[in-house]
Amino acid sequence: MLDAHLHSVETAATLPTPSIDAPRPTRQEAEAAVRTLIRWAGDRPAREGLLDTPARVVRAYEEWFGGYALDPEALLGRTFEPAGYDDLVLLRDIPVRSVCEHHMAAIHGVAHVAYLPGERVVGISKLARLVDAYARRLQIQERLTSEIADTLQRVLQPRGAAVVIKASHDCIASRGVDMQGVTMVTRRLLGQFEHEPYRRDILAALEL
Ligand SMILES: Nc1nc2c(ncn2[C@@H]2O[C@H](COP(=O)(O)OP(=O)(O)OP(=O)(O)O)[C@@H](O)[C@H]2O)c(=O)[nH]1
Ligand SMILES: [Zn+2]
Repeated sequence: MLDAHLHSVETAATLPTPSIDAPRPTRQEAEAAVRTLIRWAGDRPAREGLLDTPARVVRAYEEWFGGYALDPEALLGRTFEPAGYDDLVLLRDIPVRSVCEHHMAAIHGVAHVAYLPGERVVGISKLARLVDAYARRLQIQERLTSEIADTLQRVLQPRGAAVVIKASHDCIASRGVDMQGVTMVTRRLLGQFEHEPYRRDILAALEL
């Protein structure tokens, strides 16, 4: 029994680093990784003020990366008849909270999401939920913008969809070039928004 125990410890210690395709780590493994990063920062995980930090960080990750557990297409599942309205629907200033995939630093800003109704419209809160479902993942702003616009266009099938994101990246503001106040603007115009007069219309509505 003792031999078997010693053997299993030895085996675990010599296991190779898990590949990126390995199953999701346990909570315990994730907390151990946070302790490693605390030591990398130069502090002691055993220090009293840091004892509960790994558990807190792992819980915070569940919020910051909650988008992986959501199905963005399903969020647009409930639709309504447009009741005779066929002009621009625009939800402005949706808060964007994301994390850049290069540095795992915060991205924060706003998204504007618009569409030109086709057969169906969607509850406006669902546009904000759609933004959040893609934002709460590791992202670059370009992909975030495209994923929101493409999903809206594919699932709701409006006559056009448009997404604009204006955001600041902490990886620029607090390290590297270390410049605050820099914002990145990305946009994706689909369907009728790609052509005049809708293109001019939506860009004016978004003050771009
Ligand atoms: N296109 C794009 N770039 C991003 C985004 N978020 C961060 N970046 C950039 O990703 C790049 C990564 O560049 P690297 O040279 O590999 O990393 P680095 O040495 O840390 O670069 P610096 O930030 O310039 O110090 C940086 O230029 C970041 O500014 C994003 O959403 N979109
Ligand atoms: Zn970054």
